[in-house]
Amino acid sequence: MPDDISSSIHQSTAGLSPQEISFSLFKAAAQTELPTALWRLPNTPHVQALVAKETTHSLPPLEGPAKGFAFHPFQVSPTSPINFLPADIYYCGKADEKVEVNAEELMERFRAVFSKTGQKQEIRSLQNWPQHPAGPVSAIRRDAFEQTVATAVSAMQAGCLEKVVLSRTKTLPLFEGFDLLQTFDHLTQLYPTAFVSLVAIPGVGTWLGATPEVLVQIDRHRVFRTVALAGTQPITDGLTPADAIWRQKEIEEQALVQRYIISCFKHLRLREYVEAGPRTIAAGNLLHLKTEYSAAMDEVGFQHLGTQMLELLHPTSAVGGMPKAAALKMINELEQHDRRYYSGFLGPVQLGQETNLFVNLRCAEVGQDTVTAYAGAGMTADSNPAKEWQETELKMQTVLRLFQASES
Ligand SMILES: C=C(O[C@H]1C=CC=C(C(=O)O)[C@@H]1O)C(=O)O
Repeated sequence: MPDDISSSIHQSTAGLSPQEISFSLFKAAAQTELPTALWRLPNTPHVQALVAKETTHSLPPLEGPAKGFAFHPFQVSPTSPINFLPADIYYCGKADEKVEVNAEELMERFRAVFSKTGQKQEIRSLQNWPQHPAGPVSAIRRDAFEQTVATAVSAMQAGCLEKVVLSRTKTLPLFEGFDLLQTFDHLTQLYPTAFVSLVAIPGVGTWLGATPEVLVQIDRHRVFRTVALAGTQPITDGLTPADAIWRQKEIEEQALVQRYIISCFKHLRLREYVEAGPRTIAAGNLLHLKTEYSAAMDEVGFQHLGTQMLELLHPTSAVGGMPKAAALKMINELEQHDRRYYSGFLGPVQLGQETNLFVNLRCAEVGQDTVTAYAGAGMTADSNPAKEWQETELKMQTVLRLFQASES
């Protein structure tokens, strides 16, 4: 029997596929109540996994040596803290690579459990995962939501603000035989261009999602990237991104996000960024307008551009509104639920020499017996309350379609 966790893990993973290794790491962490994350980057096949001994409640600089996984709420509060999961155990999901063990002293219990979860037939049958201590947030009824939208529209028509993103939730009971890891697997298959994630943190909860929205990326060549994503229409029969026609309302809504990003660059006095778009992209059953921004950090002389932009960008007007302060005030006044980690951000920091943070959209919080989906829509002076309800319904379907058995 090997006497360190590293060799123990390598022995236990012999004969498993890369995805099975990631799943069994996640499962052993959940069973031993350690913070853990599973994710699949857009347009890649690799399911990556990370296990931490404990969570820290602040984020390190994105350009520094710290490696881990960030899970940040929409607004920080005692019940929704910032979480950074150091990469004590990390697996990049590639067949020819080993599980990296950076903390040999990781609990003995994890090693013992892992050698069992690593057995093929056992991998999927996870029974318990962390839950938010307060249980599911409350859901708003359709008439009340539409009334709230009407209130926001009147404020915008009166010129109090230009845009606000209002959200709502929907909770369903989990169906008999629900399998968390299988649901994650289905999401990776359904949405190859999304960032698909499953995060489980004791005392915080378990979140599953397939988001289309990059917040901050820094690639291995130290190129910074972000996007302005907004405007929504359903993909109806035969409609391709190239055929999409956008109304003035959506064009303006997305232009506000662009303007906000450009104002962040201006604030830093950075002029040499590259802008591409807007163009139409597909995200699951929806189309959006997207403009991409990039800057080579060393060439433009901003060594910490990722960290600086992250501080300025979150929450962008794709999830808050414009002007930012007035929109956040309106969200806090009108929304009856706590957004928790919905419309916060999440993703790997400095892993595989890259940082990839995404806005936490098209996501759901999985309790022991329930699943709660969250979605919002950008309101402007031209919004129609019934259409905004429908739009949030479609956005929630990205994840809730996998819980259909729950609806029957
Ligand atoms: C706020 C959400 O989506 C944002 C991203 C794309 C399009 C959006 C919109 O059209 O309103 C939202 O700004 C959500 O999915 O909950």
